[in-house]
Amino acid sequence: MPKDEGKGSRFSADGLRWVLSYLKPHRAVFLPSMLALFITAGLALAFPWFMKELFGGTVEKLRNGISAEAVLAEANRVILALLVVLAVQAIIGFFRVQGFIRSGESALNDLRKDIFGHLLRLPVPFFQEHRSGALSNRVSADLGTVRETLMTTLPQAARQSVTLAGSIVMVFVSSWKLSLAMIGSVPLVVLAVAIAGRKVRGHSKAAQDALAEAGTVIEEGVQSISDVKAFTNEPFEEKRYATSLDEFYRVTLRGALARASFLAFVIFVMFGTIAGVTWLGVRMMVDGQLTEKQFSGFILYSVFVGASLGSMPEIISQIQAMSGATDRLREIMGLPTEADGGQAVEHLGGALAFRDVHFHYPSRPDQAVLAGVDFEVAPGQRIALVGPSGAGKSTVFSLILGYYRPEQGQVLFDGRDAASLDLHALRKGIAVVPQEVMLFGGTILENIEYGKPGASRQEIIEAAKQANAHAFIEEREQGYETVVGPRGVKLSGGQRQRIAIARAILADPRVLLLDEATSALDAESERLVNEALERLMVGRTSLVIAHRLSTVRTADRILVLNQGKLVEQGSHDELMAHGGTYKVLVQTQLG
Ligand SMILES: Nc1ncnc2c1ncn2[C@@H]1O[C@H](COP(=O)(O)OP(=O)(O)OP(=O)(O)O)[C@@H](O)[C@H]1O
Repeated sequence: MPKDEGKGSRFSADGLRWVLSYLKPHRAVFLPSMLALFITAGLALAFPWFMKELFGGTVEKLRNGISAEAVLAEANRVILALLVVLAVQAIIGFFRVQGFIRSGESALNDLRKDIFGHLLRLPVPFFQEHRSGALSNRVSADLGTVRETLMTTLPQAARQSVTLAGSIVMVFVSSWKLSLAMIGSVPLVVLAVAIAGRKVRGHSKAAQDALAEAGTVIEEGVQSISDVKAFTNEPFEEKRYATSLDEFYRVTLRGALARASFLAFVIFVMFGTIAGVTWLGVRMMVDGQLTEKQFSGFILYSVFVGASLGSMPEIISQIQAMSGATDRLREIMGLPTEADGGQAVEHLGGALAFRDVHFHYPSRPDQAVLAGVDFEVAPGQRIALVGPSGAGKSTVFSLILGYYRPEQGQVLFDGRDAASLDLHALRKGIAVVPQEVMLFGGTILENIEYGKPGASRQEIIEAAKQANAHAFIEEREQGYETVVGPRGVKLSGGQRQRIAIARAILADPRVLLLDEATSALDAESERLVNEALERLMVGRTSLVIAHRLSTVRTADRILVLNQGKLVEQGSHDELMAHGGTYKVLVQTQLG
């Protein structure tokens, strides 16, 4: 992920523009809300004006000998007018808040969808380079920062700017002499904001990174909870979490020092200045250069100026935090997605071939995982792939699925180079039944439907019957509506496999990739799974990473991989007679 600490302000502006571009489709709601915001901010300035009239005006009138009744009647009129202004402000504010939430959250949802959509389309190697927990935490945290800025900070910034500008004008109107004295201190504060804001930004970004790291520990721990428990490694995980929290705390404290000293400085300078200027005002009043009304107006508006300026560091640091977040999100959005748009594939015929395929994983350039693999599979053939652990069997699957491209040689479908074919359409013609079946947290019905989104209930039930899954599903109280629990934990391994087979039956692929489970099922479960697999394989080209002798025996041909090379191929009997790697495998591994 990006490590662009301290990018210049050009990037902040770009990031802001990028986020704002998502508001464009919602401008019919957003722009009126923005207008309402400026109006309410302007109206808020009326409050000190009324207060000045009430306090200063009353004192002045009494001093000038106007009768108590007349003063009271005037005060009543002022208060009534104030109430009218407040009511208008409240009504506009009501619609403004709703409009902001509607347009802002819609824009954010568009942004979230775009990012997730883009993430889903990134090539597989990207996900190998980034731990999934860190990645999703990072993206959520960044989206959170963008949300906070868009929904809270930006409106606040607009409001405070109006307040600041209006209050400064009113302060000058009240007494320009006193104002000049106060303004003398402002450049100092602005300079401090600019310098310290940079520091605060760096710290908050580092803190976000550290917290995301800690989040990853939770996610990994929860994800592999059964391993954690089996190894009684709770204390280890706790320690891992505590260590990353300590790091977060350390980074936060460094940031806290910067932020706290900054805030303390601003408070002292701002309010210290007001105290000094008040002292000056008192003297001017005593000298008759200033009326009570002018002085109370000046004080009230000065408090507004101080409060607005005081809120600026928060606003600036939040906008800077967003700038970091948008930089990272835009970096993800800028990554190229998997190549698509190749030649259309109407139907796969089912013929498959590897021609002199060489491959290594991007993360390990020195290790050749496949070194010149050549084989051909005719449509409908059943091929068993065997070989010692690490021989490259799963890698063959990954190349067929187009997760990676061979660095030399070709993967061919019906004689056409996979690199020139439309990846999406190609994958639609292939189904995978993996060793460890991952189900989603929804219902059984939804999990089977995953093989063919939009399939009818009848089709789904038919597929489940074929997959020998119907009976056990019907036994459940909620039948097809049974919720399978996170990752399908409420089903047994064999049941999960049969759901995966039902999915594949529904997908109706030409090419099947099966990774046979290594873990033993009980005899009955295994019979049901095998029977379902048999049905699934009929009429389709199947490649099976085989771990059982029974599977290997029924294959049309066996491919023996060893250290990335195809060392033998033939039928079980031929290979046994040959007496090479296969024979050793049969004797040692295939059960
Ligand atoms: N994503 C990856 N990045 C780097 N190296 C990898 C990656 N996946 C696999 N490898 C390496 O490539 C080699 C072949 O792995 P592969 O998973 O294809 O073997 P396999 O025959 O399927 O093994 P097994 O039967 O144990 O699953 C191994 O040495 C493995 O360490």
